[in-house]
Amino acid sequence: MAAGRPFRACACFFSANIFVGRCGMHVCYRDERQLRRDYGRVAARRGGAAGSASGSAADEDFHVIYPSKHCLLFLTDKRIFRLPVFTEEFCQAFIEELENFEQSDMPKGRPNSMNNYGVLLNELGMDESFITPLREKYLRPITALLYPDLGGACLDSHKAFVVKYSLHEDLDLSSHYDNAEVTLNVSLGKDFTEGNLYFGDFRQDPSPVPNYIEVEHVGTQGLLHRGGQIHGALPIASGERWNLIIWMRSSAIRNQLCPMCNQKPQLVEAEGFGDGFTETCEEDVPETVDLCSVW
Ligand SMILES: O=C(O)CCC(=O)C(=O)O
Ligand SMILES: [Fe+2]
Repeated sequence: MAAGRPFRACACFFSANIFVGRCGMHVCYRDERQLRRDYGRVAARRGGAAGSASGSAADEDFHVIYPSKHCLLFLTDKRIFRLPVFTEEFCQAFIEELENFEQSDMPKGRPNSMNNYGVLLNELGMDESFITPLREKYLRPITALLYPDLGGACLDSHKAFVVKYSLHEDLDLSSHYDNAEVTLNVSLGKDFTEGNLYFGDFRQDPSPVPNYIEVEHVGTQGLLHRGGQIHGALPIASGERWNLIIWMRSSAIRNQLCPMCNQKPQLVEAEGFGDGFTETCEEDVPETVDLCSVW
């Protein structure tokens, strides 16, 4: 495992999968000519110009999560699971804390390149005290069982943020896959209507007929899904929707292949967990990765 090694990002962050909000599409960018050639027509149709892409708690607050027949929804072909995560009181207090931060004049980043509203939890110092223990103690035993092929037993970093939708802010989220091996999406509240999530195919196995399913939010509960499962969110019709998103990463898996550019990652320095990659020495790389020995 990556113990003690600094985390890195892949240089493709600056060229692959750049989200152009105006057209609701992702593009790869090498230079202006390539951009216009590859996307000019479709971007014009979708209402934008393809020259304008820009780069992009404590333990007692958690319900114990356990896989039982009654609390786990299993969408078999898509490997999506629903599970209880927080208490009602915790969700309320959490949103209040985030609203307080929103109203402060502290510097704030955007949660990711697609969501404009929400909070990056590392900016609130919540990684060490909250998200890392949640991932290591509660989620990893479950992901080890559900996603052994994606490094579910050795998810060793994350990017955690809360997304917020309201009528005068973001309403919906375009179709995408996450920069994660496994994602947890927890519905925190508040009151809202519509805004369901939808899930399509896994990015690596496109089927001839797109096969989308809609999944409703259930307050305090979470959905676990593969990061590569194509998904998005339908527009809300009223109220405010706040969801905690944890993109969980396995350096053992992504060091072999960056999920965003589908190539051997080109490591660049990064802060904190970076994008979950680590430097590997030649002798570290076994012929095959033994995913279970790491757990
Ligand atoms: O709107 C949501 O709940 C989903 C957000 C999401 O898919 C993401 O941020 O990666
Ligand atoms: Fe996502």
